[in-house]
Amino acid sequence: MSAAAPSAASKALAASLPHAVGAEASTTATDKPPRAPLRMRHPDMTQVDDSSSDSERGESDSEGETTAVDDGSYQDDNFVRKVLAKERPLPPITWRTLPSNINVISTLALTVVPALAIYGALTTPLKWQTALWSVIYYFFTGLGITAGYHRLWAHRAYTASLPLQYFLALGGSGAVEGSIKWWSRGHRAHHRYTDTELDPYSAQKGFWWSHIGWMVVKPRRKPGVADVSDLSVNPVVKWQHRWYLPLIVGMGFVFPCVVAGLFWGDFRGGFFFAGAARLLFVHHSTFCVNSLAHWLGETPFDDKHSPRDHWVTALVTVGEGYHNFHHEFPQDYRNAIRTFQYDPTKWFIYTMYLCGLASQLKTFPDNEIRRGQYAMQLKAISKQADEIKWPKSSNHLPVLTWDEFQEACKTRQLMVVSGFIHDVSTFIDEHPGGRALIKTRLGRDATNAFYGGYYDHSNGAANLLAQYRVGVIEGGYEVEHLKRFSDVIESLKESGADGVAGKSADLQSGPVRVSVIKGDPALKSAPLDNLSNAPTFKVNRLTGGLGHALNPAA
Ligand code: HEM
Repeated sequence: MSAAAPSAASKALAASLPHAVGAEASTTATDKPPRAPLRMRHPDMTQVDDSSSDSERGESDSEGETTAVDDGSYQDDNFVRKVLAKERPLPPITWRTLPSNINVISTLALTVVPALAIYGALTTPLKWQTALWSVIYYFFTGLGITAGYHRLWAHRAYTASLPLQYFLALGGSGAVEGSIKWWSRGHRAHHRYTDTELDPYSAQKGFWWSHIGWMVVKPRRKPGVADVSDLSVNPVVKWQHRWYLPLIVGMGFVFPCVVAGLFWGDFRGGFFFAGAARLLFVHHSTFCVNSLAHWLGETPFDDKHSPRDHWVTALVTVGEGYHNFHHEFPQDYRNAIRTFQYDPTKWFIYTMYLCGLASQLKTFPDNEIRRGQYAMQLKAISKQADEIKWPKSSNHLPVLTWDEFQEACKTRQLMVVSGFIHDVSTFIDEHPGGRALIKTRLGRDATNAFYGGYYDHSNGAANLLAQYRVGVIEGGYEVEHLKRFSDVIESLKESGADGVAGKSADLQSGPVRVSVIKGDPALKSAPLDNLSNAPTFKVNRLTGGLGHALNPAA
């Protein structure tokens, strides 16, 4: 579209587009008042305040897109590209600029905690009660993040009662990973802009960047906008945000320490093990969701982006390791959908549901989940098909009359099966049924003999036969058994596999191409092809001893 005033038709079209929302729908680029350009801001990622939240920085509470789109200077309707074009990144960090670009608070948190944990482990005897308490507290604070921050607040995968919300908010505070609102805002941006420059912890920037790098140095760009207006009005989120500093001190260190001290007299162990060491594990457990879960495993639901499923990641992340599923169906309260897969977060949410503390557990329609799996399986199969050497397409073979075929037989060892002319010269000595039987059919139509008249060959034999094609007999016909095979592929496509966006091309693999033989009319009466790439049979000959003696060729 040009920058000139838009026509009435184009206005109507714009209004009818699904992405046209509210005022955006009825107005266009040139109608709108000019907007202030996007400001480049680099929120301190560890700050307790919510400076990175769009809803509070006055840009937009609901979408945030309005700050970056349609001021008339961009013809591109890709939001990420538009933002990237408008917002210049900060200059890359060099060794010289590194010190001033260190994110001091989070770097301190990420170094002091392990230092405390190591010091404590080396200087403090571990009581079994403290060890058990540390594990329990690890799961409590871990669930605060996975069941609370992540699935409840960031993705709204279920509804939690007020007591459960407070319970999760306290657990999440003990994990010391920022307030619910700050965390969810970053996480929503991560989902919305996965693998792009606007993804705050994009796996495309490397394992260590997505694991901790994005917190250690000041990011070159702020995360893409994300809507957290729902969280801005949630009383528990607001309460936790307001009291975040005392909450992290209390739940991160004081509470685990006091419990161990009051119940079995181990204040020191409680501080170092249930406090510092446990926190170290919770931190890296969550960080693994950003790093390991984008790096290790399979993509059984979609391979558009980097998230992957793996049971190892699930084990270390309290069940968040089925990350390919999660990115595909983020509002599903589950990460693991199979019974044997490890997802204690899902079990916890479900137990809360049974106790009446959680409700409206969302699950994505099973049919669509299975469609995703099905499409990926088809894609894998069609990849295999691409690696297979398929017989020459009948449409590119010379077409000979029967008499021309007879003439050619005077100089070559040829045989017709199912309308194709085959050069069997390289196979005749390899034939499991013996040389003689093939010889009797040279220069003849052996279709009947091949398909049961004499011997009902396996499909393997029929596939092999196809590799010896060099031409077609005029008036070729449909090959029934191949047609059946291609029908299977067609019905797979009709069943919806072909309707999966971006995947239809993957289904155009070999077998479909060989159902009808026609030959190339332009190659009528052309000389027969030479046999190219004839199948090879590997022979492991013994070269000595008895084998040598028995080998007649030796
Ligand atoms: C180029 C054409 C042919 C190919 C590629 C071929 C391939 C094979 C293969 C791979 C087998 C092993 C068993 C199986 O896979 O079914 C086989 C077995 C056999 N073939 Fe063929 N064949 C050809 C033509 C013929 C013809 C024209 C005849 C008969 C007139 C014939 C008769 C037999 C018999 C009787 C056996 C069974 C051998 C046994 O198990 O003792 N074949 N052939």
